[in-house]
Amino acid sequence: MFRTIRFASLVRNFATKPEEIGNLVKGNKVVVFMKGVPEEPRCGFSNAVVQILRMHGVQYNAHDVLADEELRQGIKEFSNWPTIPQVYINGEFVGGCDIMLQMHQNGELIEELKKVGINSLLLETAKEADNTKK
Ligand SMILES: N[C@@H](CCC(=O)N[C@@H](CS)C(=O)NCC(=O)O)C(=O)O
Ligand code: FES
Repeated sequence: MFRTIRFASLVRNFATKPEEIGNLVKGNKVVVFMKGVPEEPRCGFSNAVVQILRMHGVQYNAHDVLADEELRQGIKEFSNWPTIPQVYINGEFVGGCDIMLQMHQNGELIEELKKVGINSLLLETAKEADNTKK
């Protein structure tokens, strides 16, 4: 019985090491931890992030947490964020689906991408919309 409990707690604590995740998040300017792959997301929340990044024409690295249970646990501990998807820009945690959607809607995403040298495809559209306001 005792042994079973100890074993269970070991399994629960199995997570990809912070050093390894640190390398993953620095693997590209934009890095996404998601369920499924960009070509075939396996959850609506991950799909939403993929669609947003597609609209902005962003290239990114994607990691499928459903293919790696230790990464699924490790990334949550690393970012101190309990859910998937998770988006990193320039090695820094930005947020999940809700935050990305909000940043997409209020124009912040274009700005954050610009800071790291990525010109969003929606940049021109945003400028045109701004000009018509003036
Ligand atoms: N409100 C969240 C939605 C994401 C979410 O709730 N994800 C859940 C269901 S996919 C999750 O990751 N649960 C933990 C897990 O599946 O490991 C966001 O803004 O990203
Ligand atoms: S896998 Fe069910 S909500 Fe994401």
